[in-house]
Amino acid sequence: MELLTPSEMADADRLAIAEATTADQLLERAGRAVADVAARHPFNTPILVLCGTGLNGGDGFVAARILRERGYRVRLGLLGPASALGGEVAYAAEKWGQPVENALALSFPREGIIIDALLGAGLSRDIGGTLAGLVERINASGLQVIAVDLPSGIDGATGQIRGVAVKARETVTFFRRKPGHLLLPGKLNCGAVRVADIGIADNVLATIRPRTFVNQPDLWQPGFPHPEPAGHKYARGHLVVLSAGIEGTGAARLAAKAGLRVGAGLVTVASPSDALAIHAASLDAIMVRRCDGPEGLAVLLEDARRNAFVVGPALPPDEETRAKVDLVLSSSRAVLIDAGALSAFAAERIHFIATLRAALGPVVLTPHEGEFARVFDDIAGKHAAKLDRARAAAEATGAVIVLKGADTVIAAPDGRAAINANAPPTLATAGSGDVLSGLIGGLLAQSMPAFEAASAAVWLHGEAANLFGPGLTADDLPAMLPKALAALASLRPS
Ligand SMILES: NC(=O)C1=CN([C@@H]2O[C@H](COP(=O)(O)OP(=O)(O)OC[C@H]3O[C@@H](n4cnc5c(N)ncnc54)[C@H](O)[C@@H]3O)[C@@H](O)[C@H]2O)[C@@H](O)CC1
Ligand SMILES: [K+]
Repeated sequence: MELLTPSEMADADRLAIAEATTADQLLERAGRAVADVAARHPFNTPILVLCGTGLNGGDGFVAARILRERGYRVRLGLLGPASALGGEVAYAAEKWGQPVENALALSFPREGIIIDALLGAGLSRDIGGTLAGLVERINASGLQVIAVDLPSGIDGATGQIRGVAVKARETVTFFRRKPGHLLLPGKLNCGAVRVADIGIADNVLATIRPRTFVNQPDLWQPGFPHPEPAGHKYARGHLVVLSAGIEGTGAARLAAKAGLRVGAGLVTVASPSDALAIHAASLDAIMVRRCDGPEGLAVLLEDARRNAFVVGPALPPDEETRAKVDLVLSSSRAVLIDAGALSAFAAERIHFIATLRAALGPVVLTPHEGEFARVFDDIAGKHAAKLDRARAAAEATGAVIVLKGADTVIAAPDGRAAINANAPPTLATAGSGDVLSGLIGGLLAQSMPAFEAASAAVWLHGEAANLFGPGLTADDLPAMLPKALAALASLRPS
């Protein structure tokens, strides 16, 4: 499902108005959708509608009128003079036809709900001054807030708080969600987000060509390597996970198990000599091979059937790890680089980016924000917004970037980006990133394209955690994958 930035949404509105509808009709339908959500509250609930002077406020005027017609006790406060209203907003204000209070001077009711129609997609600078005071009063009122389009103060393109922002219980947006509904901290201010149909036809998207998506199966399910009736294990790739030495072997096993569960035909843990015995004693379906230093890795790379590599979980951020990364990137294999293999390049950033750019095979990097800042400090300094950071790093490296967090962003070098929305907080647990690395590696081994493989893996990771529920540890995730895969298969179009 596409996400539209506020400016793309304005294009959608314009295209819809050019084709089959009028600005008045869009405003009317948007306001009605807000009224419908407010009307789920009991009949005698007092409703305070706070309107700005833009179209967001226009939605508020329409909602106020409709709710009053339905018998609710509605008061309306306007931020600014009525003389500032123009076009369809002035028309909506005229149709409201009831008293308009000064939003900055009114008394708040003790109970009821507030409809926040102060600022939406038109937010263009930080909120300050008297408006900031009003937002703080709304948040301190204890009243439930329904936000129109976006909670006022949340940037729809980035999810950032511009100065201050309303904290809503529910948000009603139109046609498509915006990135700011999914990215932190915006997501937390939105509460439950409802998307209302206001009569904009999907075909406007062919003109807008959105580049940002919710990470849901519709984005990558067509290319997902569901097992084929005539398939065999040799057609499903061979994933190799590089292990650390004796003191850090669990990460490689977690990744390897996830890679096998997600369907890689064969999985090998490549282990330094000192850890061979422990791996051999703990693994059955997964193979174990000796791999000491870059020389050992070079031997493994001689077999072209080993087509995907996971490098990084539990590896020390040192010169030997850098050498392994260089070797595997020059081998035209699909490569997943995580953890220690990212941090290893903190002091060799220019070399790292050049090597990534020269890589012949698909590459996915899975930094969390700390690793990202270590390796891409220039980019991190330039871009405050997560979506921009991930996209800039993907463009600079030619790799797919999975910028992890509660709102993981997956960005491709061609500008596509997906924002993940299904990750429960229980995923913030030791080893969970190793499982994700293995999932991505397992899908890369099956030749799924890198952006789709990374997005699918992030979704499956979240789904597995959701299916497990509370008390999750990373050890539980591989065992939950069959259920997550079944859930995915059930969503497959027949
Ligand atoms: N035809 C359309 O384009 C539709 C628009 N809709 C609504 O229209 C909204 C967008 O309307 P607008 O583009 O008029 O924008 P807004 O109504 O969000 O705000 C515009 C005004 O806010 C001012 N402003 C921006 N940042 C500010 C700040 N920090 N402090 C104080 N003032 C600030 C701007 O100068 C401008 O005057 C959407 O969020 C949605 O609610 C819906 O009615 C659907 C149809
Ligand atoms: K709003």
